[in-house]
Amino acid sequence: MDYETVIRERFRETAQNYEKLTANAEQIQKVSLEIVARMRRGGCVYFCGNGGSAADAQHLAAELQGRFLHDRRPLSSIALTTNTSTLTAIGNDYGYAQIFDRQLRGLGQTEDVLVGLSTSGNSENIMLAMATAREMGIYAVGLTGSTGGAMADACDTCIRVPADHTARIQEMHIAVGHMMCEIVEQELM
Ligand SMILES: O=C(CO)[C@@H](O)[C@H](O)[C@H](O)[C@H](O)COP(=O)(O)O
Ligand SMILES: [Zn+2]
Repeated sequence: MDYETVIRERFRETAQNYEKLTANAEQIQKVSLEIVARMRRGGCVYFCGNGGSAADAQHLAAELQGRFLHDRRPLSSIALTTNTSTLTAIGNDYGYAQIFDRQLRGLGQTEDVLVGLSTSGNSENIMLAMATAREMGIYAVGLTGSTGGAMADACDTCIRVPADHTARIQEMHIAVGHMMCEIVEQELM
């Protein structure tokens, strides 16, 4: 099999998807500025996701807590995917669906932001955390794929990236997340 053809096709698909993503520019700016406003009031940004999106959640929290492009003060951000003792205890005792929700209930404050990454938009643990965020006055941001799944109507803002395959959606989530980090860093330097 000639994989070069496949690779070229993937790049072509990716380029087309990114062209369409420009339609989300206003929404990405809106979410970034909401994060800035909440961080100025002492808010923290929580990230959560499953599988590859758990890695993305950790990646984005690290950009804020550490640095993105510039040296500046650390920004308050936590990935809810990292403490294996917490995750296994909650998962074992209460069920996998509650692993993010319960952490948010314990940690969350009104000025915070929750960013849930789900390519299907249907992961139960993300959906539960989204509902809890809204209940607690935490700004709920969903990052999902073109259909949006159940998450489309369950967030304060749902960013639906214009891709249909899990891998392509995840790649675009990181691109959107990086743009958000760039704006947040620029505003809060
Ligand atoms: O990274 C990948 C596939 O690219 C997988 O690990 C993927 O993240 C997992 O199947 C997740 O459980 C999918 O969950 P979700 O994105 O639908 O919420
Ligand atoms: Zn992946």
